[in-house]
Amino acid sequence: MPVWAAIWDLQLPSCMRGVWVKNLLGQGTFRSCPNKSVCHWFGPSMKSMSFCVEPNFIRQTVKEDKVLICEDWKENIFPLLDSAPSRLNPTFFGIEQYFAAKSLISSRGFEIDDYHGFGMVPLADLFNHKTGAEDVHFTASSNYVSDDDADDNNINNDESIADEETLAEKLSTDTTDVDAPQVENGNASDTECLSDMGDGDPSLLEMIVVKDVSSGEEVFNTYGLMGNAALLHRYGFTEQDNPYDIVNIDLEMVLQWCSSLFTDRHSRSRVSIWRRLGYSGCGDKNSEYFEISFEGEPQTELIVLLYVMLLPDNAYHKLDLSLSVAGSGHESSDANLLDDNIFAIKSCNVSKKSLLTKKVCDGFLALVNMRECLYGSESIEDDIVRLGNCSSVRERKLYHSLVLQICERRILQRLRDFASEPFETNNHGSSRKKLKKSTKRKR
Ligand SMILES: C[S@@+](CC[C@H](N)C(=O)[O-])C[C@H]1O[C@@H](n2cnc3c(N)ncnc32)[C@H](O)[C@@H]1O
Repeated sequence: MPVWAAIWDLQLPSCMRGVWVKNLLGQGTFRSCPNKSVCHWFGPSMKSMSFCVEPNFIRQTVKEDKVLICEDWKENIFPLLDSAPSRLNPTFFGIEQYFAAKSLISSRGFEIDDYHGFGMVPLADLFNHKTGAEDVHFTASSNYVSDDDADDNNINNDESIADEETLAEKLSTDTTDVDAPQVENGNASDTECLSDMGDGDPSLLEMIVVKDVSSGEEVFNTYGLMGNAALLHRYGFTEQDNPYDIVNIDLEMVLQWCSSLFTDRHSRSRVSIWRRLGYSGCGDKNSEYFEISFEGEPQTELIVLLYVMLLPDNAYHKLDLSLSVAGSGHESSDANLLDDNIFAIKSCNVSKKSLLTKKVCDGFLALVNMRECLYGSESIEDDIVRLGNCSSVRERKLYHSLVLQICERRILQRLRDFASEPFETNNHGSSRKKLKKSTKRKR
C-alpha cells in the first residue's frame, strides 16, 4: 500500500478504512466485487457489468456534515494526537486539516457498489463533470454476469450514460467486442483493443471513450445526475441549465401555509390522513421535504397533500371513515366513500393534474411566495446582474451560490406557471364522472 494511502487510511473514519485497503489491492488495479453485487447504476441492458462508479448524493446539510466530520475527527484523530509519545505533528492533523482532507476525498471518491462501499479510483477522478454529456465512461471490462445481475429485473436504468446507443454498440453483449479507449493525439481513432488485456476478468476497470474528443479539448465524465444543490454540496460547483436541478419545499413550510388558513388541529388531522393513505415526503421524519422538478412540476405526494388539506370537511370525514373500515379488515361497504381522485391517483388511472383544483393551485402559488422569501429582498433580476459581474474563477463561492439561487428561482417561476395553467373542475361530489368528462376551464 502506498505511503499516501496509509496516511489517508489513518485519517478516514472507521467505516471507510476497510474499504480503502480493499480497493487498493493489486498493482493499481481496481477490484470489482467477486461475488453477487448488484449494480444500481447500470440497467438491465448493462448487466454484464459488475462494477460501477457512482457518486453518492444524499441530501445532507452542510451543517449536519460538519457535526459528523467533527465526531469522526474526535474519534479517530484526536486520540492519536493525545496519546504520548505521538509522532504526529498537530499542525497537520487539526480539525481544519481534517475538513480539507475530507472535502478532497469526498469530492474525488466514488461509491462503487454495496460490496466495496466508498473508494478512491486512480485516474477516474481526473475528469471534470458535465451533466448528460460525458466523453468518457467507466465500467468493468468483463463479460462476468453475477447471479444477482442476471436475475434482478428491478435494477435501475443507467441514466448516467449520455449516449446509450453509442455505448451499447461499444458494449455489445459479448464484451470481447468491446471497443477499448482509443486515444491517439487526443482523437479516438486508432485501434488498440485493450479488452484483450482482461477479457472476462471482473477485476478490471475500463475507461470507454463514448464520443470523439478533439485534441486539446477538455474530456468530461458524468459524476451522476443530480441537482445543483447536490453538486455544490458534494463537489463545490454548479451548472447553469442543469436539467436535473430541483427545488425542495419543506413539509414544515406546507404546515405553516396550512396553519395560516386553518386551525393546527385541521393541519394535523389532514397530514395524518395523508400518511394513512400511504404517502410521505422525501428525507426522514425530522426533515421531510418535497421536490419540484426542473420543469416546475411538484412531486405527486405534495399535490395529494395540498388536495387533502383543502378537502371540505364532509369529504374528509368520508375518507376517514373509508380508511378506518379498510383498516379494520372489513370490506368497505361503499367504495365510493374513498375520495375518487385520490383513489385514481394511487392506482395511476388518471393524471395528477386532476387534483389541481383552483384551491390547490392557489395553495401552490402561496407556497412559491413563501419559498421565494427565503432568498431575501433582492429580485431574480438583481441576482442575474450580480452574476454577470462576478468571476467564476476569482469569486468562486459567490458565483456558484448565485447560479444555485438563480436556477432555483427559475424553477419556482415554472412552478408558478404550472399552478396557473388550466385546472380540472372538481367539487368532490361526483369527481370521477367529472374526470371522465375532463371539464376544464381557464383561470
Ligand atoms: C474529481 S475532481 C475532477 C478533477 C479536478 N479538476 C481536480 O482538481 O482534481 C472534482 C473536482 O473538480 C472540480 N470540477 C469538476 N467538474 C467541474 C465543473 N463542471 N465545473 C467546475 N468545477 C468542476 C470541482 O472542484 C470538483 O470538486
